[in-house]
Amino acid sequence: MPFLSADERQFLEPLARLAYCNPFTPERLELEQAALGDQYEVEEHVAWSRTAPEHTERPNVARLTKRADELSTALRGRLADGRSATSDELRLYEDLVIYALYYRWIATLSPAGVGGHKSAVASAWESFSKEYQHFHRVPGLPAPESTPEHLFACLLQVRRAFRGIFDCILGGSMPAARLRAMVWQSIFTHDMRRYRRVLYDRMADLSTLVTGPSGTGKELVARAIAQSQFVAFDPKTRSLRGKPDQGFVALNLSALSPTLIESELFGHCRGAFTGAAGERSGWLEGCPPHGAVFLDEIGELDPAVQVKLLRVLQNRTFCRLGESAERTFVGKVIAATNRDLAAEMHAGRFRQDLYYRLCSDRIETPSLREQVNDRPEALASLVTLISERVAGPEAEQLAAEVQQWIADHLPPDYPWPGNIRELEQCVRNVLVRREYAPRPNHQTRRPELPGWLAGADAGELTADELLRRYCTAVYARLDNYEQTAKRLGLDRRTVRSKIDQDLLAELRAGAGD
Ligand SMILES: Nc1ncnc2c1ncn2[C@@H]1O[C@H](COP(=O)(O)OP(=O)(O)OP(=O)(O)O)[C@@H](O)[C@H]1O
Repeated sequence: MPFLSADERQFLEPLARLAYCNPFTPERLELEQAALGDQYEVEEHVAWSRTAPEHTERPNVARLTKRADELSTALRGRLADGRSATSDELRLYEDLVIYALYYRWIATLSPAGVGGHKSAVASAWESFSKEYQHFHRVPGLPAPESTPEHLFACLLQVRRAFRGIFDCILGGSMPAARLRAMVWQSIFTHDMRRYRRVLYDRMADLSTLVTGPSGTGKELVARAIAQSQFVAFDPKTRSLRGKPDQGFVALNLSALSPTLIESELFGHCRGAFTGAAGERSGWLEGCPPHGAVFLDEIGELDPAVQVKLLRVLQNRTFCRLGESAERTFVGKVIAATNRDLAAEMHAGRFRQDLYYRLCSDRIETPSLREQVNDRPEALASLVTLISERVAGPEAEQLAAEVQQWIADHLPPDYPWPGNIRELEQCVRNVLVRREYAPRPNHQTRRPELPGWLAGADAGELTADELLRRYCTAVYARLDNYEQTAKRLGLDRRTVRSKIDQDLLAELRAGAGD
C-alpha cells in the first residue's frame, strides 16, 4: 500500500508549492484552490490585493491549516509505525510540516515578536522547536535539509517581510499588487528553496535599484526590503543575532555636497576637512550584515564619489576621508532615482560600470495615475487607508469628506503629479482646512539642489559659509546641538557658533512642504 493516498497527494503537491510561493501573486490563489478542490471558497476580494484581509484571517487559509495539521499528525504516525515512504513522499511530508509549523507558531506572532523582541521570539522558539523535534525525530527519517534554528530564522524572516510589505505598500490596483510581489522577490528571489539553502546570507551582494516618479514610495520599498533581510537565530541565547529594525539608513544625495556625502558614507578622521574636529565613522561602517544603506537620488551623485561607491560594490572596501586604512562594508546598498539612469549613462553623467552593478535587481514604483487608470476605485481605497493612519477611528468620515472634496474640485483625469505623497497631503489638508489647493504647475521632480546649497554648486561659497549652511541644515533636522555635533564630528560650541538664524527660520518654515 502506498504511503500517500491519491487524495492526500492531490492536497500535498499544491500545498508544497504554496509553502514556497510568493504570497503577493495570483499563483497563491491558484494553488490554494488546487489544494482545497471543492472546499475552496471564492472570496469577494482579490485576495492577493491589499484590499483583502491578512492571509491568516481568510477562510481558505483556515481550511488549509486545519487539514495540514491533521495530515501531518497522521503521516507522522505512519512513519513511526515503520511504513516506508519514497524520497518524493518524504519531501512532501517535510514541506507539509513547514507549512503547518509556520501557521501554528510564526503567523500568530505579535508585532513585537515579528520585530524580533527577545521574549516573544524565545517563547515562539520553545514551542516551534518542540514540535519540530516531534515531527522529525522519527526512526528511519532522513535528516531534514535545514537545522531547526535556520528554518525558524527563515520563517521569522518570511513573517517580517510579509508584514512589512502588506502593511506599508498600500493600493488595491494591479500595479500596486505587482509592486508588492516584486519587493517580495527582491528579498527572497523567485526560488525560495534555493534562498533557504544558499542565498539567505548572500543577498547583500546584490544591490537593488528602485526607480519611479517622486512620491511613489521608493524609500518605503527600500525600508521594507532592508527590514526584511535574513537575521540568524541563536538557539543558545534563544534570540536573533541582530535587530531587524535597526539596520536602515537613508541618505539623500541631492541635498549634500560630494565631500559631505563622502563624510556621511565613509566617515572621516580628525582634520580631514575644515571643522572636522574629531573622527567619525560613516554609515557604511556602522551598517550591520542584515542592514542596508539607502542612497536616494543616486542619479545626482558626483563622478568622483561614483568611483568610490563602485569600489564598495565590487570589493566591499572603503577608506574614511583623510585615512588610507581599508575598512569593510557588510550590508546591502539600495539606490533610488526618479531620473532615467540609462539616459544619464548614455549622456556620460553616470558611470556605466556603476549602472550595471546597481541594476542586478530593479524595481519600478508605479505612479498614482497608473494605479487609478488600472482601477478607478483604487483612489477611494487609498484615501480610506491614508485616512485610517491620519484619523484613526474617525477614518470613515474623513475619507468620505476627502472623496467628496476630490469629486467636487478636481477633474476626473487630475494627474496627481505628486503621487501618493500628494494624496496624503490632500487628506491632511481636507482634515485641517476642509480644502486642498493643488499647485497649478506642480513640480514633480525635486530641484537639483536645495537653496541653501545652490551657492556651493556654483562654486561661490567659502568653506566657512558652506560649513555654516550645512551645520544649520543638520541642526534644523535634529533640533539638538549635541546630536548635531555628534553627527558632524564637530564640537558642540563650533556647531552653536555656525548656526545661521535666518537660514534656520527659512528651513523650518519650508519643513512642512
Ligand atoms: N505605495 C505606497 N503605499 C503607501 N504609502 C505610500 C506609497 N507610495 C508613497 N507613499 C507615501 O508617500 C510618501 C512619499 O513616499 P516616499 O518618500 O517613499 O516616495 P519616494 O518615491 O521615495 O519620493 P522621492 O522620489 O520624492 O524621494 C510617504 O509618506 C509614503 O508613506
